[in-house]
Amino acid sequence: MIRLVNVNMEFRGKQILKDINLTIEQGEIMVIIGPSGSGKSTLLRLIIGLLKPTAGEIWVNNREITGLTEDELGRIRLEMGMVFQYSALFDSMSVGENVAFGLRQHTDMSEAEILRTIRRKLRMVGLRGQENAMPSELSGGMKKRVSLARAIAINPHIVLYDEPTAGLDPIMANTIDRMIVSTRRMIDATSVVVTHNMSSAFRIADRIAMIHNGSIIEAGTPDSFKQSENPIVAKFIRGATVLPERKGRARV
Ligand SMILES: Nc1ncnc2c1ncn2[C@@H]1O[C@H](COP(=O)(O)OP(=O)(O)OP(=O)(O)O)[C@@H](O)[C@H]1O
Repeated sequence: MIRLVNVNMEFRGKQILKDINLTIEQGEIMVIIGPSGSGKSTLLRLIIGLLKPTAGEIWVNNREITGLTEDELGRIRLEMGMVFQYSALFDSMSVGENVAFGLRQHTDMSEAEILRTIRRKLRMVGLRGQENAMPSELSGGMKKRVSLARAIAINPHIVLYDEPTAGLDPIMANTIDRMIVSTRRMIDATSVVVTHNMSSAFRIADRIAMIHNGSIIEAGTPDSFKQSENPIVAKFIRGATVLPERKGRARV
């Protein structure tokens, strides 16, 4: 479970997030939407402890993380996997080495166990037998899937996704969406997904929260969002649904 209590974040005196209160239950998929620059990625980086809030509390699996040391945060991060916006694979490492990275760094698994885990996770994301491929040989969608396999290698309790479908064609976006949902089912992970893609949000979310000017202006089920009477929410949903994908082809 993740709980943010009165979280505020400022960068150089400029307030980016204001009094954020949000609880994400164990096993829930929470989708965060909002205009560019509204603070969505900042929220993810606060949850994973890469940033400390200016004020407020952040609880991750019953521990308040804002006062923790780097070592303590390192241990908490073992319970979390993150799929970064542009996959962020290590280009000089094979697919298998990318997936194994966290296992080799943070566990004392035997090499045989690591190889079994790599095989299993690659199978889960539909990349059976791609252990030896290099990232440069993969399409944007395949890289995203390797990034997902790496994020879930340690069976994290929490998976954070920053724009997982950005730059992908609708078919690949749909595949990634299905993987987010099946990952939740298979490892019962609490998932937080930042996206601009409203069809994706409606497809995968248990609940959606919309950030606007640094505040959560609406949080609820996809159905409640579709019926929202808040004009900013209605306009955003309509605009984001009707407009074509703005980001074009994969930049990964
Ligand atoms: N490390 C930082 N230092 C200073 N300002 C920052 C930093 N990180 C983010 N910001 C600012 O905070 C604001 C929110 O950024 P953030 O990346 O969280 O937005 P976002 O909603 O994820 O945007 P997008 O949808 O375009 O990815 C932006 O104005 C950004 O310039």
